[in-house]
Amino acid sequence: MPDTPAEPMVQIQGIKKTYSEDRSLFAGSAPALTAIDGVSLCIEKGEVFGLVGASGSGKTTLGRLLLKLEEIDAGQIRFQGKDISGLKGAALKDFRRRVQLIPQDPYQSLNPYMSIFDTVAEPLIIHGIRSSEARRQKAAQALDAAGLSPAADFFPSYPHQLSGGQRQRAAIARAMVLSPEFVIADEPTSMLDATISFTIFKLLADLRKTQGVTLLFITHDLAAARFLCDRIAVIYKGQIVESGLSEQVINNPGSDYTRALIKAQPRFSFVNQ
Ligand SMILES: Nc1ncnc2c1ncn2[C@@H]1O[C@H](COP(=O)(O)OP(=O)(O)OP(=O)(O)O)[C@@H](O)[C@H]1O
Repeated sequence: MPDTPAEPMVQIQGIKKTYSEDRSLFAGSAPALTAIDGVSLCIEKGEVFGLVGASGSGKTTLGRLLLKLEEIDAGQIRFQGKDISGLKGAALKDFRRRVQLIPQDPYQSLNPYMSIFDTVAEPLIIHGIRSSEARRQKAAQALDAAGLSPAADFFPSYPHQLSGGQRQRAAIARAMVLSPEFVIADEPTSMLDATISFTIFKLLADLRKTQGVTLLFITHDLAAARFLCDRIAVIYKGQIVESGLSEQVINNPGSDYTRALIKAQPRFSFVNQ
């Protein structure tokens, strides 16, 4: 029997998202803003896919639409072959387990009043893992995998007792504790310095290898995208201007916008060492 090709993790077809009010600084009286304007993409199982663009290009909006934190106005998003638009109840809860977010800012995303154990174990409670021993074990595994080891030493800590890099590792452990299949990392190192950022990129690359997770890496940093991603798509004003294998897009950019983005990157050689 011939092999049937694996189903993509995510298929996006012609999606649009318009906000009724343009909140950008110089919008004047403009009534609406189309943040995502007819985007189509396919993310394969097990790949790291980069969404690259400058500030305001629509990256976070696209991530929020994929997480179903906001609804699209047109088009379709399919996750593992199923249209996510009608998900409700148990099916939506199951989707929320399978798809996770690594947020941008580890200084804001972690609840300052929750210990690292409670932070990482909370999703397990939400998703019905009743045994406290099982929660301990899974939280420890997630923290170890995120490089906070030995995990038990970090259980009683609070976010303010950790460095920025350690906080982001805790946020990654929280995102990974339910063994999601698809993870969106939205500018996960924007608050960290270059050296720490690089260790986080390495961690994400490891998690893909060891846990087989599919990653959407949202960034303005082409060097980071080249280091981490198999393929990238470049987004500008809510539209994909080009996409392809990372090396190809970066070495042979096909659009003026990508060329300008490459030119504007002062740290462009940093991860190539
Ligand atoms: N809730 C909202 N209401 C109105 N406009 C919005 C809303 N969210 C985003 N926008 C607008 O949509 C556009 C795309 O924003 P988005 O945050 O997706 O861009 P981005 O590429 O992630 O930028 P950054 O890197 O600065 O986060 C921007 O012009 C932004 O002002």
